[in-house]
Amino acid sequence: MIEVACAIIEKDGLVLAAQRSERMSLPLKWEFPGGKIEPGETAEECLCRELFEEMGISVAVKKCLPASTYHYPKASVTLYPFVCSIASGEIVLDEHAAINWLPPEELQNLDWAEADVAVIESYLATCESCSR
Ligand SMILES: Nc1nc2c([nH]c(=O)n2[C@H]2C[C@H](O)[C@@H](COP(=O)(O)OP(=O)(O)OP(=O)(O)O)O2)c(=O)[nH]1
Repeated sequence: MIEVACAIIEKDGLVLAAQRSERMSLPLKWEFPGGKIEPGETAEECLCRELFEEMGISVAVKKCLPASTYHYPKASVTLYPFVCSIASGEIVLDEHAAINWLPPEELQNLDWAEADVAVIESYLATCESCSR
């Protein structure tokens, strides 16, 4: 079981999606930036560390969404999603192939890592700026 903290970053009514690089597992799939929770670390501590390492930004957590587990053929991944804003820094891509800022209702048009599909549904069900 892999435990992963990930950030649903909102800015000006848009949401950040990040594309995994060809070198990563799940190549070129879209995801919410974040990474594996290390021993002794809380999900939120992990989130802050990963976002700084991967993108050079500090994030402020606005809301936690329910954890969501997906069983890939090789491993099960539990995502701990946090709705966030950028507190400081400008995004510099270190690991990802690309990023995209999208209105919430367009998130589902991307080719997401399968584990993220349920997280997006849960986000859309709660998000205040969504039209549905
Ligand atoms: N960060 C992140 N990982 C996700 C998401 N959805 C999803 O299935 N994952 C998976 C991909 C990876 O197997 C794992 C996260 O690990 P990671 O972000 O440290 O990825 P990684 O490239 O270091 O993983 P690996 O190649 O070393 O196995 O969770 C998501 O939205 N964000």
